[in-house]
Amino acid sequence: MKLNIFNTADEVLTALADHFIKVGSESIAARGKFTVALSGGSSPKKLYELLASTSYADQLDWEKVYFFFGDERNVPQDHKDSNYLMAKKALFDPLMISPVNVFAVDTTFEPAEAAAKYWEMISAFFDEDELSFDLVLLGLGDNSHTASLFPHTPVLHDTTPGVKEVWLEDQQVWRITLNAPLINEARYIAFLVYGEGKAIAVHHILEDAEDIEEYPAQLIDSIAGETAWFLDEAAAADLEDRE
Ligand SMILES: O=C(O)[C@H](O)[C@@H](O)[C@H](O)[C@H](O)COP(=O)(O)O
Repeated sequence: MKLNIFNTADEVLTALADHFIKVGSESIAARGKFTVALSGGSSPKKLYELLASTSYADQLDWEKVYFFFGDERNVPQDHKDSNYLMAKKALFDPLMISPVNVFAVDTTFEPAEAAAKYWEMISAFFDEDELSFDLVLLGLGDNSHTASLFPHTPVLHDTTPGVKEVWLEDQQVWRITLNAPLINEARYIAFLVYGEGKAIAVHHILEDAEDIEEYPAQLIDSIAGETAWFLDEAAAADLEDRE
């Protein structure tokens, strides 16, 4: 577990953009492609815009980058809450990423079928012996969820890689998410967390006793690769041990 703490959110975003390019370049050099599962929500939008900016756009062979999603909301792909739409506007369109390089969740299906079909799509893309993303980008909710691994949901108890539907009782909405065993197959996992609103959750995940029902992001740790946190000082404020 690598902890990277920076003074400001902009410094966090720059450090993670550099990490993204480094991992992507290594992956393409080693295997001819870079597979990445994107995070949703609001935090990563600025990261995607930075990667699409002139500072980074020419640093990677984007035709060899294949984009997946760590989770998706059960909404149409043109809905304001769609993680796909956010990434399309911030990253895919500015970089003119070909649609064949983007694997979005087909939310025209009912949630359980959408999850099953996404799992089929992922399984078909990877060779059986290398079912693992090069990089999974994750955020952290203030309730300690990551992707759509929310507290007290059945998906937290999955023991084999897969994609599942998640019912959020309090929000009365469905989500589709990669489960923890699938995320943990990744060569690199990177959490992007900034802002004071996340400080308590960061402390729960990194320093509290294990309680995956309350703190699902505790489930995440790459089995054979590297898990890194990219935090600003505000999000790290409640950490007692910063090593
Ligand atoms: O679809 C989503 O919302 C994300 O995948 C989710 O896990 C997100 O990373 C956290 O909720 C943090 O969201 P913010 O970055 O908006 O705080």
